[in-house]
Amino acid sequence: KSPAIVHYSTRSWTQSGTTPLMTSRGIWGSPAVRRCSAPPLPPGRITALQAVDIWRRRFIERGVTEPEHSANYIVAHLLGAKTIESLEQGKLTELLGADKTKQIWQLCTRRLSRMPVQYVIEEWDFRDLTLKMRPPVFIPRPETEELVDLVLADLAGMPGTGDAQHTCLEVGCGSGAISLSLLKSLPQLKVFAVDQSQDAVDLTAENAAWLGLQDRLQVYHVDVMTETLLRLCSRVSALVSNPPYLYSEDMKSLEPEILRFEDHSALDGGKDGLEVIKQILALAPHILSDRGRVYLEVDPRHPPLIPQWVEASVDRLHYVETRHDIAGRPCYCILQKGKSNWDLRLGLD
Ligand SMILES: C[S@@+](CC[C@H](N)C(=O)[O-])C[C@H]1O[C@@H](n2cnc3c(N)ncnc32)[C@H](O)[C@@H]1O
Repeated sequence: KSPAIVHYSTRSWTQSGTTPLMTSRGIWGSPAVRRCSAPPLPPGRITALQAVDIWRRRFIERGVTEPEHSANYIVAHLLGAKTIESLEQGKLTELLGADKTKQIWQLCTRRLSRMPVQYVIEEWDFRDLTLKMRPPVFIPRPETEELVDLVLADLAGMPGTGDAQHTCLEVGCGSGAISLSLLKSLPQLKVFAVDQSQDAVDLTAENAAWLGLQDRLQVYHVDVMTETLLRLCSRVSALVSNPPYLYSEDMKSLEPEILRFEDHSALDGGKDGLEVIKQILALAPHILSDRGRVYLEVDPRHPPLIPQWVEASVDRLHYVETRHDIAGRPCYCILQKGKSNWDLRLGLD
């Protein structure tokens, strides 16, 4: 479910170039995809298991990460399943038709070009949702499922969740993973989602319609670095974001899957990784209702820096706590709109 290709990684891969694969003819016909040398189509008929084996070996030869997972996911997808393990043995050992074999060769050739498997099969699971995926829109990572869990736990505990409507704002919705998960779990919730990328806005809208969640979602093409957001929404109970938070210098050492196929502006948070985060926090008191909260996914180096910056730079917002992910990394920050520092000093209610 979570191959290494979906993790930010600063491991140093031999980078075979950072030329984006998008061309005017689309990603599939791009020279880099066509250049990849696929094994020849087998002369006779083969089984799904043989196809997996041929491609697993080719991926290993070419240094493609997660060779076994990659071949398994692609073949399972083309046989109508999520995983190889969920397919009956008979399906795996019967001979494939020529069309099916050709499809396996086409999709595995894309993976050979280092295209992430999520883009190859054009879908991915996030929590209990299956989302459509399309380059260059950011592929949701497993750690963001934990961000959703903590927002849900808080919202469920807020007075009024059962009968009254809460409103949530997501900055940087990407494929819609966070917003759509919240909408699916909280039937009374309404969500505003914004993104600076038109591709992301389109994909979020498409995923919302595909999941039947479009009625409680408004998606806007907005750059949070402008003040436009302030005209769109106010008094939201929760502002949630998995913003671009990588330090610019770490971008260089990302895996080819990420560098070549995902939108760099979804990842690069500037020199200290805080460029977009600071803007979200500066706008938060103008957007949140009283006691409304901000939930952020951040780099583990950020939690000590954020409270200091907020204390010095943002009025009516205070740092509540840092939460850790399942691996024990401090990855999530929670802040809350409250009294101004002057009110607190004067002891005003
Ligand atoms: C790390 S991705 C997260 C996507 C999605 N929320 C998820 O978790 O899968 C960050 C998203 O923020 C968007 N973004 C980056 N800068 C932005 C800005 N200035 N204003 C609005 N959205 C921005 C990117 O386009 C990208 O879709």
